[in-house]
Amino acid sequence: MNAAVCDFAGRSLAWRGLPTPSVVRVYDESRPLELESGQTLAPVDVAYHTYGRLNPEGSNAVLVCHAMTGDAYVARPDGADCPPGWWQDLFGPGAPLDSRKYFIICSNILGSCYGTTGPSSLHPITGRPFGPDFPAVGIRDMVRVQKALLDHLGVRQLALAIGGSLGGMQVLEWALLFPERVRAIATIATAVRHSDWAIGLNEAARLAITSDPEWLGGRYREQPKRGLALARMMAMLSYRHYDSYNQNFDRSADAGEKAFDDPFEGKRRFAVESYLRYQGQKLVNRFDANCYLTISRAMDAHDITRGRGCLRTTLARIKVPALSVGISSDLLYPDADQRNLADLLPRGRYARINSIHGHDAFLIEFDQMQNILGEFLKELEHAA
Ligand SMILES: CC(=O)SCCNC(=O)CCNC(=O)[C@H](O)C(C)(C)COP(=O)(O)OP(=O)(O)OC[C@H]1O[C@@H](n2cnc3c(N)ncnc32)[C@H](O)[C@@H]1OP(=O)(O)O
Ligand SMILES: N[C@@H](CCO)C(=O)O
Repeated sequence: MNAAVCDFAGRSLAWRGLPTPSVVRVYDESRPLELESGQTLAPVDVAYHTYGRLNPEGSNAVLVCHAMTGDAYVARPDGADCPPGWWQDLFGPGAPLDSRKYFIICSNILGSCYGTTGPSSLHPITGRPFGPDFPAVGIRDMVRVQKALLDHLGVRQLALAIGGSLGGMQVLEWALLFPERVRAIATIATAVRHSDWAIGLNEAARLAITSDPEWLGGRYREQPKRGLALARMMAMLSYRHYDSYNQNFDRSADAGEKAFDDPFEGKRRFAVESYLRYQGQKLVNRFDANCYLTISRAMDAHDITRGRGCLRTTLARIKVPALSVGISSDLLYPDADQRNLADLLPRGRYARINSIHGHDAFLIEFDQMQNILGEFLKELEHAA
């Protein structure tokens, strides 16, 4: 069954020059999604894109899980005239994500605004966006929705589930919730449990949004642009590093050179001020504020040990080959945590991306990502 992509998703994807993804209804009123919170949600639609072909055994699938503000376009759809996907450089013949070999699936997460049901979707009864009435969702709920999509697509088992940041949180939950459905996992710059540092940053971002007079308790018609922009500006500081900022900006440059719709008043004196305001405005144009609140809360509640015992016991349950990649300059999900994760996983191995770009390096350092993932996939193939 194909459902329409909600208005916000349609506008935002079109603004970025992206086509409308496929959408499937995986839960409906007769069979609602039972959320971890105890609430139910229906209908639930999933926006997704696939690359390559599923083999007759249904076993050559790779699930790519996206980060906080990502979407289903991990790469440009074949033959489409649109901007590259967010992991475009990992795609192609001979690259780690080779669609001649694998059936690659990427879906927009529950609670987001790129076609999957979330706060900007229309409430089935009121016909208006859910807004603040959208229920709290967790990473496990996101994964259950992805599993329903895989069932719909006929995927029996994943050759690999992979993701960075929030994507990595989903991957860990995949290995724990549906161990029989995953043959290997790869996580990059992620967390087994959201740290107090990360929760603190998210809380400051949420308060920036909800303190904006244009937020209107979440029932805005136009985005609370200053609040959302400010949230992104703060997040962008945590996604990069002291060195990347200091190397990137020329203090003598005319900071106002780039023309854009600045959500804030006042003169911009330094290039970095202009850059951050621009990044804020870019997010206002493409991401819904209520979705930001919903997803950041889901990340804060993330804890793979919840209901499962201590961390060592929980990770010991993941028996499949597992790659854990750290980023040398990651301030948000530190490199040491990724090494620790690999040490605690029975078949874990660790690799490092050396970069000055901080947490976002998993969206930037494609040569290193290619090498690390290529090697892991080769090992998996030899072991098969
Ligand atoms: C807009 C999109 O399509 S994002 C795609 C969907 N999003 C995702 O998948 C989430 C993951 N992606 C991301 O978080 C980001 O896109 C990243 C990390 C991959 C890269 O971020 P980017 O913003 O593209 O890169 P970067 O930090 O180098 O900033 C470059 C932008 O800042 C602008 N910029 C640079 N310096 C300045 C300045 N002093 N003043 C104003 N603008 C500036 C550049 O002109 C460029 O603008 P553009 O995006 O319109 O081309
Ligand atoms: N830059 C990423 C978040 C970092 O994981 C995003 O906007 O999705």
